[in-house]
Amino acid sequence: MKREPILRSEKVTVEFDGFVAVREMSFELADRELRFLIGPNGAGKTTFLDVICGKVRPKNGQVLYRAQSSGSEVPLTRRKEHQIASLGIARKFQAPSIFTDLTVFENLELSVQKKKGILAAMTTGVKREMRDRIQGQLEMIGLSDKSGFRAGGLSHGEKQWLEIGMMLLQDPRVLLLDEPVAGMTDAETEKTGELLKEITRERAVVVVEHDMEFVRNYSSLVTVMHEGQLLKEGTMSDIQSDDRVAEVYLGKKAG
Ligand SMILES: Nc1ncnc2c1ncn2[C@@H]1O[C@H](COP(=O)(O)OP(=O)(O)OP(=O)(O)O)[C@@H](O)[C@H]1O
Repeated sequence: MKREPILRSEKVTVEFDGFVAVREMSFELADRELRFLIGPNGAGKTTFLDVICGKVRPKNGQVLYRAQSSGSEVPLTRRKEHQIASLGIARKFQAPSIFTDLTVFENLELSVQKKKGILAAMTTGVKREMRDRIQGQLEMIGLSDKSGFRAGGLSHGEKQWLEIGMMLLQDPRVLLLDEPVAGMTDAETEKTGELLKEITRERAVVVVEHDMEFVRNYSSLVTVMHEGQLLKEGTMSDIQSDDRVAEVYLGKKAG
């Protein structure tokens, strides 16, 4: 039986002053899927994620989200960014947004408090539960040893993991990531790939990515966009053997 998608778009079109950045983009994401979204510069990938998270409003089409696996779909297209975030869709931009003067632990703590809406009046039990969750998160992002370090002193890769950890403590069902491995060392890139695999045991992730080796190593399904449109969807080997994709990337004529 086909699994119902957690998120889908129907013919989403975005125009900026008459310029069509995304054209009739239809897309389906299954729960706990790791999907890569690739395409040349200007293909519309970031704009498409912007539509999903409510940053950009489409001219036509809609985005539908199934907040609970047994529940019905809710349209996202008319909701505000913060409403979409609280429904369980988290967006991470390329530059990490962390509090550099706070420690790693304090950054994570703020994230849990934001989710729970508790700053004061925490019972000892709640505090312990929160500490345990943060410890678990620190382990997952590989920063247990750096819990007390100032976040501003972390490496680029570590900052990205910290921000991912902060997002996860908000308990989203879908994560939208913009080029998470850009600027990372090879070792950091590999660790990020493993982290994404672990995240998708519980959540769905969409990654916009230019690093083709990374996509090859960690993808199952890949969506290719070109000039605002869906060009091809399939495994990396389907994508690599597609003449139209080769033409778009390498300027090669098919045939
Ligand atoms: N706010 C905006 N106003 C006008 N044009 C925009 C705006 N945002 C994006 N565009 C244009 O829309 C097109 C798609 O941009 P987008 O950033 O979505 O592409 P992309 O596939 O993410 O590219 P890259 O891989 O380079 O980040 C580009 O031609 C871009 O210049």
